[in-house]
Amino acid sequence: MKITAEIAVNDGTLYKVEHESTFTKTLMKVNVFIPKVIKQSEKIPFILYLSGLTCTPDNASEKSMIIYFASLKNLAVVLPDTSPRGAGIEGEDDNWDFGTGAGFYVDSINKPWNENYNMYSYINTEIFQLINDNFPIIDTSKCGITGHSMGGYGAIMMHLRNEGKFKSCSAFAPISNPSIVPWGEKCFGNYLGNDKTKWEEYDPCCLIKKINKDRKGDILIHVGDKDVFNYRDNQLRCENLVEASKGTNWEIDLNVVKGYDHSYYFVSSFMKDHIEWHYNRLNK
Ligand SMILES: N[C@@H](CCC(=O)N[C@@H](CSC=O)C(=O)NCC(=O)O)C(=O)O
Repeated sequence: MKITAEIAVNDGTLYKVEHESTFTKTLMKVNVFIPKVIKQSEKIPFILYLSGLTCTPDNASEKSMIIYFASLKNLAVVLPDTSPRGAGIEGEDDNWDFGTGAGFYVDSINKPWNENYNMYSYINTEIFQLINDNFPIIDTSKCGITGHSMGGYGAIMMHLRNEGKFKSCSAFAPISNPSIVPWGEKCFGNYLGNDKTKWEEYDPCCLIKKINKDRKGDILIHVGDKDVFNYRDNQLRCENLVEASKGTNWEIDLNVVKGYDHSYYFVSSFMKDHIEWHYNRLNK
């Protein structure tokens, strides 16, 4: 692992990191924010932020306000990339919503993507190892997960699939039912193939019904009523997750907020609520 920059921000430090990934077989970039630590003897919890289509680790670092609000609560923040880059696969750079910048947080099973596009294991395993090995101040057993759009879907899916791993979960404008919307159909079809039972393993609306029936949980969601990807393109379907949660022990706290779009102006406007949500659960 190499630290390529150390940037003073909000009373702490943002480390820009590069490392060779065993799961993507490419050089991966990650941003890690460490707040000003009062007691060096104490490890601190962290928020894992998964970004949306087209993003690098820098979009949310610069525009989401996550670093500002996390710093106020003494939380670290880890911001991974959204896909391998420069894998050398034909067509990987041809679309903004598939391939580079659009790993969709799955482990691909279809050729040629399965060699590199393994973002599920990269996030779920390798990011945790990277933090454990290089940032000992972070307590990796205390992780809250969140994200935006494709990353909001990734956060909910990771949380549902991994009982006990994440202590809290929230999402901004998540793609909540990816199996039935164009973004999900394109990525799942290419990465996972035509067998839709494989898609269900990553779809929050299918997972919430299938996982351990005794498991309880809550997920905070905000989405804007002026989000064109939602009301015009029907890509998000957050209400389907509320519907799917009925009859389970899961509470989906869905907030449709008036006047907001899909951008980082929307994300930053509700970041304070999301950090408080995580802080309260990480410190239980
Ligand atoms: N280029 C696209 C728009 C892409 C876009 O809006 N990406 C969102 C995430 S969408 C779902 O995952 C994003 O976070 N963009 C980065 C940013 O800094 O805003 C188009 O032309 O429509």
